[in-house]
Amino acid sequence: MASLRQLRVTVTFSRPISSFFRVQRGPVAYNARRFLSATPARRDSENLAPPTTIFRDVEPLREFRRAALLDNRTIGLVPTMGALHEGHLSLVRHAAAENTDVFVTIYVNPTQFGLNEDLASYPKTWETDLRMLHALDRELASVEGAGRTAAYQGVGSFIEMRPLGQLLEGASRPVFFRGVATVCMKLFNICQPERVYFGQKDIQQTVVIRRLVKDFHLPIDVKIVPTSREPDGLALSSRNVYLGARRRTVGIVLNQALRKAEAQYKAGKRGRGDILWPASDHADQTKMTQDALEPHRRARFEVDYISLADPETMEELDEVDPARGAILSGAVKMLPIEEAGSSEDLGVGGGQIPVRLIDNVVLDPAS
Ligand SMILES: Nc1ncnc2c1ncn2[C@@H]1O[C@H](COP(=O)(O)OP(=O)(O)OP(=O)(O)O)[C@@H](O)[C@H]1O
Ligand SMILES: CC(C)(CO)[C@@H](O)C(=O)[O-]
Ligand code: BAL
Repeated sequence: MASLRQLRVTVTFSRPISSFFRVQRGPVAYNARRFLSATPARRDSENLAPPTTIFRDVEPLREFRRAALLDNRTIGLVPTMGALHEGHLSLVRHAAAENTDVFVTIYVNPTQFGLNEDLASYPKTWETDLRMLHALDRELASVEGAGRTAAYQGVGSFIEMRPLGQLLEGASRPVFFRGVATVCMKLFNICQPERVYFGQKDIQQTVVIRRLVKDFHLPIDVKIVPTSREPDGLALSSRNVYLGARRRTVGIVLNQALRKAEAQYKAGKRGRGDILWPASDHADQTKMTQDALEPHRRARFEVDYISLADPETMEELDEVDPARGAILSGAVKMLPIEEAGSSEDLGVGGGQIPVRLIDNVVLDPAS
């Protein structure tokens, strides 16, 4: 029997953390439990809660999928790396609204991290993730016609997307999209979902997935869910727990910069320089202000890129064709805190873990 553990063993540097779970209730849950009775499964301790089944093997999942197909049920897939937040739950809610069943996969995919990236420190909050999905499942179960929840982990051979996967995020994280495309192809093959749900926050990833589905003729509808944000505009992200108060405040610089560029487009500007200069200027000014502060007060950062790109190729644009629109995106790296202030909230990791923040604004063709 092929298991995700066996698949993952083909990747030498992966860690034994694969699992796949799916939350169900009502008559469907009994079906699920009957199909999966021979597999590792866990039931929530709360008596009245819907049963939670965790899939760790591919074969029982396939069996479940086959039965769902015969039963005319539809699967919406939400791939994640765990450390769930409201942005992830928003994807699940969208999936639940459009499918009878929802699979949520949780896998911190080693092959999308470079050796100098933050795989080791990536937040892993399995128990909390389960509780969040469980709570959401109960909430959804109270809504007429709403779907349900699930999750997995695993890895193997590689898919590369050139040049798309080498631009922007791919330029800074050279193995990133190879890892993402590969693991998503695996997840798609295992789960065979009708629909897959990705967040707009990782916009280049959505472009890569759309291309993957098109180039490999996958019968899957790719849905993009808007970015969930903090009240001040900061995009929710699992890595935000590392920011702490000081870097959290300054980290909004990227969103502010992109909004300034968006305003230029909305004001009728179409040239690259005209659109991007206020964004670069804002980032530069903020950086200078921070750098000039004393070490116990400042939050230093580096701008990786601020991009104005074509919505399908992600190639940089000199001029936006209003009929086609564009993607404004950026990445900044918040550097470690040099000196703590008194009783300061430094976040998980004591302010010493660099945090990469990304964000984007889609310039709509109709604007
Ligand atoms: N703020 C958000 N709004 C909407 N979708 C989001 C948000 N954050 C993440 N997602 C989506 O959730 C899915 C899983 O993402 P992932 O588990 O990597 O979380 P993340 O918050 O993006 O973590 P990271 O810190 O790695 O960026 C992706 O499709 C991602 O785009
Ligand atoms: C899509 C994904 C789950 C693939 O590992 C990951 O890149 C993510 O969480 O965005
Ligand atoms: N949400 C993107 C996953 C990553 O940064 O690795």
